[in-house]
Parts: sequence; C-alpha cells; structure tokens
Amino acid sequence: AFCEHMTVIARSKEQADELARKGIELVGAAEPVRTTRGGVINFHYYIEEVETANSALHDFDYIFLMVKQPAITQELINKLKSQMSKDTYLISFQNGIGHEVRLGEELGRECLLFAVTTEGARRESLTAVTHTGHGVTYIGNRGDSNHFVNSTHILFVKMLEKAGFQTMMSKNMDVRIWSKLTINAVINPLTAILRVKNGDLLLSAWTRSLMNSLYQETRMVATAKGIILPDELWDTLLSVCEATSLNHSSMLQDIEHSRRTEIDHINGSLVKMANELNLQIPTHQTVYQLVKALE
Ligand SMILES: NC(=O)C1=CN([C@@H]2O[C@H](COP(=O)(O)OP(=O)(O)OC[C@H]3O[C@@H](n4cnc5c(N)ncnc54)[C@H](OP(=O)(O)O)[C@@H]3O)[C@@H](O)[C@H]2O)C=CC1
Ligand SMILES: CC(C)(CO)C(=O)C(=O)O
Repeated sequence: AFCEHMTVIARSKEQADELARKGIELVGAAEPVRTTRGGVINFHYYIEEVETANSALHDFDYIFLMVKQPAITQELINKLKSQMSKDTYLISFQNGIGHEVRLGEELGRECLLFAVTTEGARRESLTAVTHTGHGVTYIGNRGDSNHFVNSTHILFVKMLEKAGFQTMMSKNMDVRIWSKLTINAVINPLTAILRVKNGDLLLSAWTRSLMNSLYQETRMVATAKGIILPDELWDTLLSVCEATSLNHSSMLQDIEHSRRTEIDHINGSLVKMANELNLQIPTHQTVYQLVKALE
C-alpha cells in the first residue's frame, strides 16, 4: 500500500519473524511481488508475549480487523482497545453479522467502520497469499452517516485505490452487510454440506429450491428488522454462484481443513434473530444444525 507506516500483526512470533525476513509474497501475480519495504512495514505478533513484545504499538490511524468471526475473542477486543487512541478507526472486514453489535458495544460506534468486500484472498503459507479474485470494497459506518464528512477517510480510500483495490465509501452499509449476509447464508452452508463448488449449486433443481428457501427466509428476517434488501438480490446471488463457480466457498474450505466455520455468525445469527422475532426459518435451522454437526 502507499502509506507511511504499516504494521502487520500476525498470529505467532514464528510467523512475524518469517514475515520480517521474507516479506509478504503475493502468489500468482504477473510479476513476483514481495513486500519488503524497509522501514515502512513492521511485523508484530499477537498472543502470549503480546504485552511486552508489542507494547510499543499505538497511535494507529486505521486498524484493519481481518480475522474470522470466531477469532474475535474478548482477549482480542481488549488488545484492540489498548491499541486505539481517540483518533483511531477500526475497520471490520468480517462476513456475517453480530460482530457489528459486539464491536460497537465494546469499542464505541463512533470509531467503527465496516467493510463489505468481494475481493478474494487465500493464505498459502506463513508468508504467502493468493489474490483469488478482484472485487469491490465498500466502507462505511452503520446507521447515521455523519462520519462520512471526515476527509481523512477520503484520503484513505484513495490510498486503497492506488494500491489496486476498487474501494467506495457507502452510506448504505446496513443493506450491504445484509446483502452479503444473504449471499453467504445461501451459498456457504449448502456448499459445505454437499461438498460442492459454488457453481454446482446451480446444476440441480433440488439445490436451487433449497437456495430459494434460504433466500426467502433471510428476506423475511431482514424485512422484520427493517432492512430493505434490493429486489434484484436473488439474481445477484445466482450471478455470484456463476462468477465464482469453481470456488470452494470459505465454509467448505473450513470444513475440508477441520476448522471452525463462521456458521454461528451467518445462519446461526439469522436463527437467533428469527427466534427473537417469533419467525419460523426451518431451512436455516436445519443447515445450521448440519454444519454444526460437521464442525
Ligand atoms: N478471504 C476472502 O476472500 C474473504 C474473506 N472475508 C471475510 O473476512 C474475514 C477474514 O477472512 P480470511 O482472511 O479468509 O480468514 P483467515 O482465517 O484465512 O485469515 C485470518 C488470519 O488472521 C489470523 N488471526 C486470527 N486471530 C488472530 C489474532 N488474534 N492475532 C493475529 N492474527 C490472528 C489467522 O491466523 P491463524 O490462521 O493462525 O489462526 C489467519 O491467518 C472473515 O470474516 C471472512 O468471511 C470477506 C470477503 C472475502
Ligand atoms: C461469495 C462467496 C460464497 C464466494 O465463495 C464467499 O464469500 C465465501 O466463500 O465466503
């Protein structure tokens, strides 16, 4: 990226040391790319030794929170709090729903921005990552859009653009979060349960019918929550399946690698909301239980 200083916080000391030695390698790029820009990127690590090892971290303008929802532990939230000044913004990149309420309660809504992205990335090793697909990233806050007057955000978006990420500020983040939630709540559990690629869901009338039930049930919950989803969302969902037809969805990959999935924050959140609203969403309930059983 084109910023003065960047700190990457890795999971372990081993990873941070490897990154400091080798830089980040972008696999599959036209030309070999390694981010070893001396003095610009620092690599730190999280966990046990964190308090002493990283005690110098502070004064970030923006923190990109790019972990899966189950990784947002209380410990991580406390750590984030300790690294934020009154001028720091935290940008939360998670799929699903639930994190926005929790982070808002813990960190305060005024310092929070949300990102919904269709960029694709996959970590290949401790230091290598593949950019699996170009997309668009929308960034904004939820509810009222006052923060958008902030000119620093405009510069920040320009910086992301310059680094090759198509980025836009959005005043409509609730709808964007819910639209992405709908797409993930349909494609992810079905591909994980059936162990098929995204495009395979389109090949059978049975899977299409399951997709449509999940879709209609999500719309029902969204409407009850006051979220007006776009009319064309079903067509968008089918296009995403086509455009990513050869992909293993992130949930299928998690199941294939025996990792915890984000099901609790995707279909699980919808089931919880439906229960609170006294709505029946049996297809979500069933896929939720099946993915939990697979986990
Ligand atoms: N990948 C993609 O293409 C897209 C992802 N998203 C969303 O973005 C979020 C992140 O996804 P993704 O990048 O794929 O997830 P990954 O799990 O692949 O990557 C997250 C990384 O964060 C590390 N990590 C977890 N906890 C900590 C911590 N406390 N300190 C430091 N590092 C930590 C993990 O380390 P370790 O592996 O060692 O646990 C892992 O390497 C998810 O909510 C996903 O749904 C949205 C759109 C596209
Ligand atoms: C849109 C989709 C389903 C693409 O694979 C995705 O976001 C995921 O795998 O989590």
